[in-house]
Amino acid sequence: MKTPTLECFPCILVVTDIHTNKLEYCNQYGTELLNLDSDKLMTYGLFDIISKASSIFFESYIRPTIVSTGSCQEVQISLTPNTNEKVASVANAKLADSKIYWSIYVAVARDKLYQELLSAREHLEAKTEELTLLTRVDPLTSLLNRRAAIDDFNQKTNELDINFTPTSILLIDIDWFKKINDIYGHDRGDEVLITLSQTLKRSTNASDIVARWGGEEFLVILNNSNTKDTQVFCQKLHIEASSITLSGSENLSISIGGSNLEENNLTKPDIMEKYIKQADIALYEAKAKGRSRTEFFDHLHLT
Ligand SMILES: Nc1nc2c(ncn2[C@@H]2O[C@H](COP(=O)(O)OP(=O)(O)OP(=O)(O)O)[C@@H](O)[C@H]2O)c(=O)[nH]1
Repeated sequence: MKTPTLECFPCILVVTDIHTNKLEYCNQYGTELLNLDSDKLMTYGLFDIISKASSIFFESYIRPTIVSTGSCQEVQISLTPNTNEKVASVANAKLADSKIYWSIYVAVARDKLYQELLSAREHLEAKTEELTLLTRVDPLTSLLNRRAAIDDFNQKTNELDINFTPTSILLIDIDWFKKINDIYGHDRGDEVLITLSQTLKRSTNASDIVARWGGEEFLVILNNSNTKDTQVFCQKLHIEASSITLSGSENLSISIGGSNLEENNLTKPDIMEKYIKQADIALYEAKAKGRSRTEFFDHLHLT
């Protein structure tokens, strides 16, 4: 069998000096791909054939690795066949007698595939985020849905367990909503739900939780709000709700049941259930006392 020459291998074979970085050998495949003048090969240095970023990578990683272990495997570098072009490549390098023996493979297709995979991953992540958002939102009112409210409440109680600030839970229920549907129609009922949702969003801060808890019932968790602040909030909300007109003479009214978080036991698994139940009892009381009013669980039990 005829002895093969190094020129036949479809990879760039290069030898450089570990100290001076001077090119000492480059096979024909390499000189052609890198546009090197084979007569002046010895005038080139390593940094003439790799990009600036790859040169920095060489000094900071490849050379130290070669010096300490004798070789460096599958490192990604960019070749520069001319000033405007960069060719993605993968290199193996080995040290022998103060010379670095390189075998460098062009990896343009692999790099393109990698870039495509990266952008596909970014696209998928964005879509997943979009879908996650959609699963958290009530389609009619665009408020958080019940599931998302529970998740956010649990996260909040974990935070409050570490750093407590007064927090109120409010269940807000539209009065006589069945009648509104019956008299003005289901579509008008939907519009009322949307308008009240917008009012709730407008009246609260970004750190508060505002959710559609069920049909015509809403949950608001007021962050950093003491009993007095929450009472003022509820008074204002009654006024805001009553500005939503149903007909010439009839306006919307809401009932609110409230409870206030206590500082201890905030990480217990049934903690939300406990406070929602309290707010629900207070809401029931507000309805029983004639609607269009707020009742607080704490007050029911103190008086
Ligand atoms: N338009 C509309 N109506 C809904 C929606 N979800 C629930 N409802 C209606 O809301 C009404 C709730 O009625 P009730 O639970 O009797 O409450 P209410 O009439 O508000 O009476 P009180 O709460 O006691 O003042 C029902 O008629 C439901 O059909 C919705 O998405 N859109």
